[in-house]
Amino acid sequence: MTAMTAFSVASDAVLNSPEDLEAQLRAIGATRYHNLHPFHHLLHGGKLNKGQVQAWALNRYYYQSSIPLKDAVVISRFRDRATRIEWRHRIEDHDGDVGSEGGIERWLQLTAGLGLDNDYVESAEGILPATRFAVDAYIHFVRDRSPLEAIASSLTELFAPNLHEERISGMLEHYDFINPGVMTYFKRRLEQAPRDANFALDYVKANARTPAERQAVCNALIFKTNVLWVQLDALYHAYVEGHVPPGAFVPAAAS
Ligand SMILES: O=C(O)c1cc(C(=O)O)c2c(n1)C(=O)C(=O)c1cc(C(=O)O)[nH]c1-2
Repeated sequence: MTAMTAFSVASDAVLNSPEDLEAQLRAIGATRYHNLHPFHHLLHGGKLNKGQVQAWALNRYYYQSSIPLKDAVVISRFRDRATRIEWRHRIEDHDGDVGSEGGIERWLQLTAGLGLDNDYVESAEGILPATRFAVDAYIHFVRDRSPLEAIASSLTELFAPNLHEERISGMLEHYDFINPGVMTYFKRRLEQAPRDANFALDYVKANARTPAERQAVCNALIFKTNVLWVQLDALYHAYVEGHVPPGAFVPAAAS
């Protein structure tokens, strides 16, 4: 039995079958996904000012732009060509291709629409230290853990579409500085995320063959929910409670 860690599920969780595993993964999502975070309640409920939304979009750019790096590392963990072929469209979804736009460019449309300079956003100079630490930890996790755990750590995407729906409608309804054009990023993810999440779910159900391996899959998902949660904790501390760390983005006074 794996030793209990701060990131592990209750050791009495029954993980005897692929169905037990899926039930436990969904329970983790229902209790730990970042849709539950107070910062998201403020964001989607129209309770933030423009400067606070800018801070969120600026910091999330670092996450978005690191996803293809993470996925390149995931691919590097597999000798199996079929898995590499399946995974590589994720890099194209974000990076785009010659002549076709990807998610990173769509995210830059969001930050530009919010009045942030592209060079500043891309430089990541103004992001919170916690954003950098959390996102980099995600890349290191897929490098250092087993290939099964690397795939499992993407499973937060199972829960993303509901959140994106809520975000699109909430932000359009509440903020006059958000227009439908800049929400294109999330509209595209509504199609992309379910395909990716379903592949990853089928993969872990088929390839985690022992209770210990299923436990490792659950712990990888918990790790990832923490990667997402801690980024919002840091945003809340800096931009809702007003403790902006040295060197981090400071919204203009009037926003
Ligand atoms: O807006 C969100 O809350 C959210 C969450 C997640 C997630 O659950 O990891 C992803 C995304 N968005 C996203 O846009 C995205 O491309 C993405 C890729 C991944 C991943 O782990 O490979 N997660 C997510």
